[in-house]
Amino acid sequence: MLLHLPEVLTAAEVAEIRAELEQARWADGALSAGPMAQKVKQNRQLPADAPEAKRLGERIEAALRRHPLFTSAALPKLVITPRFNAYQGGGHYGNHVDTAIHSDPFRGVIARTDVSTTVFLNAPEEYEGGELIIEDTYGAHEVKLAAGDAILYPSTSLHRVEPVTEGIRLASFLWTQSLVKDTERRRMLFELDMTIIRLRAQIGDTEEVVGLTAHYHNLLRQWGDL
Ligand SMILES: O=C(O)CCC(=O)C(=O)O
Ligand SMILES: [Fe+2]
Repeated sequence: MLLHLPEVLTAAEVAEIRAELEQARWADGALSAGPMAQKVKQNRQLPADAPEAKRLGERIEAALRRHPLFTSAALPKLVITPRFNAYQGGGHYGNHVDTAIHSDPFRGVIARTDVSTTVFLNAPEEYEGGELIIEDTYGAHEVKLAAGDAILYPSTSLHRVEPVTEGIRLASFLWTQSLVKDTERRRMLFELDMTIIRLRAQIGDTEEVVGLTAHYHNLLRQWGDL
């Protein structure tokens, strides 16, 4: 399931984060990739353990956790501190699948990557190319969102970032270990949750709505691992 999260960050938050990113020390993105991804990766990243990466990453995480769709769709158990990347001058990231296990240098933990997220930090009009292409069983999906918006997709998906031929593409990207590892189960829980919310708005807390809500929580109890 691909999910667009609108307005994760306000325009003011985007501007503040970008101002800090302009002062930050960037490094070659290939340094943080595995041997296979290294061959197809050409971008810059903030070193994952840089102090500014921690401060800014925590802001991104807090904004996502405030977003009702993120919590419902990702069912986060652990969010690895968000990271930052920049592509320009033909920079790109070829087809790859994210490493299954990642460490969080700030929290001293390792986590399984179940859900991948990109938060766009500048407007699509500011650069040419740079589409995030995510493949699933329905084909390839092209994603290029407004500044402050995010896309969430299963970490099991093959994906790439097309070359940025003009301007600069700035983003934050992150991985979440979910309470529900299985993508299909997570999708079903999300759809059930959204249906219950809409039904409640239409008809209120009827006995049937309460029954469906109980069903949601009982499924989460069955499928969730802590
Ligand atoms: O820049 C992006 O949108 C995605 C980055 C990515 O796929 C990665 O770093 O693994
Ligand atoms: Fe990736």
